[in-house]
Amino acid sequence: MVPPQELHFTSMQNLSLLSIYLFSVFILYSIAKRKSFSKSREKLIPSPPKLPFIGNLHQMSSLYHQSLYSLSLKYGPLMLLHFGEVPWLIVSSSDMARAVMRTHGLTFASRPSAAVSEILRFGDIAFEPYNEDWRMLRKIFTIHLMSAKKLISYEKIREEEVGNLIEKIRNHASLSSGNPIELRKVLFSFMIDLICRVVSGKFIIEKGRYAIMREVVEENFRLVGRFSIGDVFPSFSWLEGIIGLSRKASRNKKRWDLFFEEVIQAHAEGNKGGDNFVDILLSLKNDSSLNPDLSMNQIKGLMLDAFAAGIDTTYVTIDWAMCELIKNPVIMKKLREEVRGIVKHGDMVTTENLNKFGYLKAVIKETLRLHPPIPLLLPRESMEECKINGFTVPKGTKVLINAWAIGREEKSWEAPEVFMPERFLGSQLDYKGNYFQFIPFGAGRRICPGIVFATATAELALANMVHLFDWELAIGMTREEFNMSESPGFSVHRKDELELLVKNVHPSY
Ligand code: HEM
Repeated sequence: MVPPQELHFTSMQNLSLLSIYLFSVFILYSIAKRKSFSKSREKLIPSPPKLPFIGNLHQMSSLYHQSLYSLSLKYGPLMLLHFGEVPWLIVSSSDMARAVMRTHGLTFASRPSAAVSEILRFGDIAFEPYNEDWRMLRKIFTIHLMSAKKLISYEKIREEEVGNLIEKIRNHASLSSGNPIELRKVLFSFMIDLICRVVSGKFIIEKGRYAIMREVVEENFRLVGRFSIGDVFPSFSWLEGIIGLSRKASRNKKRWDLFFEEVIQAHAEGNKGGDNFVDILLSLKNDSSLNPDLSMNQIKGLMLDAFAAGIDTTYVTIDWAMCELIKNPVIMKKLREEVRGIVKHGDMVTTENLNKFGYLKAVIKETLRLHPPIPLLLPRESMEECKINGFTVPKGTKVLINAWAIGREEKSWEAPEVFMPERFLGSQLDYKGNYFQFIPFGAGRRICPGIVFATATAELALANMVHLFDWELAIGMTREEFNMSESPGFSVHRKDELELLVKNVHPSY
């Protein structure tokens, strides 16, 4: 029999040997990974020092875009970081963003696959790799669902829904004057109603279901905004089902699926031929000119694109704009004067008025510069090896573009941290993907196809809110205390709910 002391010694020896073995495997693995980024004697992409196994994860706070911004100030606009075992290229300047999204636009037009988004997605556009299916879906979205003609047909719906939003605020002011309104909730239901009408042509959300819908939309963003075990440690992806986010993702997908099934069923049974997403998509399902065919899963995916990509991003933009206006009363006053100078006080601002409001457009642009709702855009993946700024970037590299950092780039923006809509007045600068210092909607082939819809919605809602009411901070709160901190997630919200007092409702309202 082996004496206990010896047994202990033997297991200690085994343990040390095992540790040495694992450490050597890790070092060899890291060298092999690193080598794929550095063919002999080529310059290496700057990289903050990393720890074994976790890579650079310890340098990340829950607000990834802010941590990446701080690192980029030290390591430069093109960095290589390791989230666990996986290398990511981080782009943090307008020049590097142009190189990735324009000069090598095709190379970086694909999306990487991720454990959570693979579960959550139907056949949608946003997370589809660059392939035939993506081309077909994107074409359907831009030609059939968001064409110039369609966008005009949505104007009336938008005006009616902004009318409902204003009515809700007015009701609150008359019934609970003195109590602050929870603006975020009201804005969220406004966007749900609007998107529901565009997608389905009618209201499909009963009153009690807003909270559920908000939960489902926000859970989607929470989940895609976090790394799951299989994404950071592919060699441990077998643990995904046990400690990963897969179960939560499957649960949320089921909730989406039930909702989409219900809506599609109602359309399939009712009158067809309407001017809404579902009727249009159902009619395209039998269109022989489409190649490949449009599947039911892809119809659900296109619905998800509108719900998941359209609701959260747009209402968060209006929310941030209101926060900045409350914090900056001079800007609020200037905006109100612009709107009231053109639209009679008490009348609703209409879509037709919007083109006359230069300052309003500047306020929305400045909001999107400082608070891009998706600060790291959607991830990209290179489809072939290429050179960026003299560095070799291998095929299959995952890329994050920090639009939040780029909106604060010193060389492009004077006093970047200051909310100053005036910087956009008389300037050609816009968010349509041609000015890489300002890319809240991305750029290139994967640029957001909902830009016009989103900005027209944010402009119309904000113009009416500022025109028809006066807004004040809840009692006991000062402007200095008004917290602009962000909460973590794929789309970035203000940490605190926005609670404001509604004042001076116009008598005709
Ligand atoms: C203020 C509101 C919005 C913001 C800030 C925003 C931002 C973005 C961003 C950053 C991307 C990724 C772009 C890239 O990879 O370069 C994107 C993609 C996308 N957005 Fe938006 N978006 C907004 C509203 C909307 C709306 C209203 C819709 C539709 C109703 C929409 C539909 C989509 C779709 C389908 C994609 C995927 C495009 C692709 O991968 O080809 N978005 N959006």
